[in-house]
Amino acid sequence: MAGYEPEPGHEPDVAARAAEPRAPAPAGVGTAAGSASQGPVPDPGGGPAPASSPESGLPGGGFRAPFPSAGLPTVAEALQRILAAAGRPPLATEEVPLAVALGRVLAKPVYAPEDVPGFHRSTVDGYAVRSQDLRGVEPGRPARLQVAGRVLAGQPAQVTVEPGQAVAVPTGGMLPPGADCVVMFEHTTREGPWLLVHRFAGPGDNVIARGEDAAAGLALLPAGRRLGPAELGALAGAGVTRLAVARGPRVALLLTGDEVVPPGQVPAPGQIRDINGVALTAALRQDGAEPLDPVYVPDEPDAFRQALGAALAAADLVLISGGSSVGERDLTAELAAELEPPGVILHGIALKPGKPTLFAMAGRKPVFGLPGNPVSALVVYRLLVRPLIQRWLGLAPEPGPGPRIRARLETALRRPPGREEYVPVALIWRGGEYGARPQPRKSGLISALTGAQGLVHLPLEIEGLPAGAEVEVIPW
Ligand SMILES: Nc1nc2c(c(=O)[nH]1)N[C@H]1C(S)=C(S)[C@@H](COP(=O)(O)OP(=O)(O)OC[C@H]3O[C@@H](n4cnc5c(N)ncnc54)[C@H](O)[C@@H]3O)O[C@H]1N2
Ligand code: MOO
Repeated sequence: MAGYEPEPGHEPDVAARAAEPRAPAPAGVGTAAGSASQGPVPDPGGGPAPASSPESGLPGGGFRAPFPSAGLPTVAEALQRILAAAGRPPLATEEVPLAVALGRVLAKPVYAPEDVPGFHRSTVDGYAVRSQDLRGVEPGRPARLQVAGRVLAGQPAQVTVEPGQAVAVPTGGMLPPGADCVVMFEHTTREGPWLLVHRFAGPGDNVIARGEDAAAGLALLPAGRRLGPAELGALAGAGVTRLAVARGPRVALLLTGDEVVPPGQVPAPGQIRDINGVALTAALRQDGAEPLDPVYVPDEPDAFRQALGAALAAADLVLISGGSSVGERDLTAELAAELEPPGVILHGIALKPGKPTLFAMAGRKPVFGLPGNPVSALVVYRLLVRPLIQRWLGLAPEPGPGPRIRARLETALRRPPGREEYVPVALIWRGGEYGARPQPRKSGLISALTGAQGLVHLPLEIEGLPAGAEVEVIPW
């Protein structure tokens, strides 16, 4: 995109690059240790707007008003405002066969149409008996029973266990009438026609009762449950093979930036291949949304306006990648200001990476302006877009903050002034605990996320964390 200037006093690495784009990085810069050693820079308190920089020597030096250095919403505030504004649209449901239901979210509760299992089953290879016949059994005082026959796997039991009798039964075999428990084969011996039982078993021992897994007519799975392997297995076991699931929201993806070309195209000098289109499409798929084909939009207002209109007509939700900052050609905010009311809900979050994020509602359709830097785009997606998609899918909310991985920070982290930060970390097993190794904190480097298993959160109220601090990693 067109050149930008660093916020005064912020982003010393960006400042260095803007002033001397081709200068080699000084030793240490760009490493996790190098970034970590940069102390917080005093907040300039929203000093003067950067001039439209003839002194920067960069072409096309006009800038928009910069983000204020204070008063931007936190991630939690932004999320609250986004969810409140977006509401819950009447997303359609659709019926899908079990075979393709992995990852989908149930739109309605599923009731078990039948008892699972449909009959009492043995959980061991052994003998079905009447527990009353085992009264007083202890080592050295076995019960002596008569073997009356056997049950075969997959067949109905043909014999009844009368008092004083036992019937051989395989694991998973039907408990024959009369028996109320099973003794394991290893706890018995044969003596001619007699079976000696050496260990006591009480009613129900080594048996799964009819309806114990699922009882006919009762809820098998609630609405809002995401279908994973166990849920699919439970549905299969109950004979439920078609399911009403939430239809994922259709999401339009606009990739802005004259420098961005599709991944299959050879970039001309000054151009780069698109990363965000592919990465965000994948994230959307993973989360159960229906991404439409990415659309590449030039930094030209009319073309952008037209693409945005088409996206709003085709989709339930629009993601715009890039152009949300304050550069001359950063058109997202300008065009978002033209949207149907209520329009722009927020622009700018006290977050790193992701400060220039924009959120608007075009009537009932949410529009996100995600920063163009790939790490920023994916982190903001993870923190703000995914929760909205989950809400729309009707997914049951996580209890509490969600799963966390406990780890020990390998190098110190300083928080940038005025912004909370989410730092990608790789987890390294250190025999007994995980080490959390911060990845490079440059949001233009997608490689910072490729080896990361999660994010460490540096909230606004702490200045940073020392090496060795115990941290909770948000799984990526
Ligand atoms: N004066 C200021 N400049 C900048 C600020 C600021 O507060 N004041 N914020 C910086 C931050 S933080 C970010 S993040 C970026 C975000 O800018 P935009 O959202 O306008 O995004 P672009 O300028 O279009 O792109 C940023 C960067 O990402 C590259 N990019 C864009 N799209 C893609 C894509 N699909 N795949 C891969 N890479 C992409 C683009 O070429 C730029 O390098 O603004 C800072 N500036
Ligand atoms: O801090 Mo920017 O938001 O690189 O992402």
